Amino acid sequence: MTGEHAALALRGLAKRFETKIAVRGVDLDVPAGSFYGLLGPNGAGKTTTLSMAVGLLRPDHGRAWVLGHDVWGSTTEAKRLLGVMPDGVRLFDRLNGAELLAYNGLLRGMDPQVVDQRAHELLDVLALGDAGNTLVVDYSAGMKKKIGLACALLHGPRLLVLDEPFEAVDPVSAALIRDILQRYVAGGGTVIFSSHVMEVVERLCSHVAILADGAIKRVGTLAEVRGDRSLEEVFVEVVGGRTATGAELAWL
Ligand SMILES: Nc1ncnc2c1ncn2[C@@H]1O[C@H](COP(=O)(O)OP(=O)(O)OP(=O)(O)O)[C@@H](O)[C@H]1O
Repeated sequence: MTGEHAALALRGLAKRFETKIAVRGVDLDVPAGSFYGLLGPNGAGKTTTLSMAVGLLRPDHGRAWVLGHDVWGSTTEAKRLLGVMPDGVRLFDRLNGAELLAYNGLLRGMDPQVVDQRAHELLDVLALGDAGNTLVVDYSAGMKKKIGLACALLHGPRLLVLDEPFEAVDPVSAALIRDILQRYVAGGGTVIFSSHVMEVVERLCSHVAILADGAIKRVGTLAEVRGDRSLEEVFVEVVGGRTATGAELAWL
């Protein structure tokens, strides 16, 4: 076993899409109990990396372990410990929220009574209870994020992997999601999430990795990565500063 002490361990993960190298050999250890932010600009390879880490996308090279369980070898055990909220909506969206949670619970072989009780609690806490019979396809973008988080939490995972959980979420819902995740980590869970939003990462995270052009450029605790600067300054330096100023658009 590798990464025995890490909630998530990645070694040499790599992926190419035809001529485009999306991820070029990512190593990462996400300590158990950490709140980990994976920062990177558009197209850096965050979604590709997280998809390979959780078993949604087969890497060309490299391996991933969830609490010591090989994601591609001991798949069932790894997936039992793992809650995933993928980017975009890969939900069965012709169901209402309660039906979607019930379906997820049954797919995981959970006791229907437990699923029913947890689904009610999750829908209430995430302020989705009032959506009643509204189909998930008709949810707003923020509501879709919240039902995605509920699906990820339903089976009580030890590690949550969330792709852009705060994207398109209003400030009230964002605060709610932050509270839930903070409680989850305080209770012994581990979270890794991707984001472009420095403030969220700075406020929440104990650890940060900055990914650019498919490779990890900086990694460590928030204090180590930030030093005596703001995270944004470090990010801009790592990713490459602005080259255009906007002044080029003279016709505007
Ligand atoms: N299925 C695919 N086919 C071809 N190219 C892809 C595919 N998925 C991703 N890519 C390319 O791989 C690179 C990394 O994409 P990825 O979605 O992982 O980045 P990201 O950091 O999540 O970006 P964003 O913040 O914009 O969501 C991009 O150049 C993207 O165009």
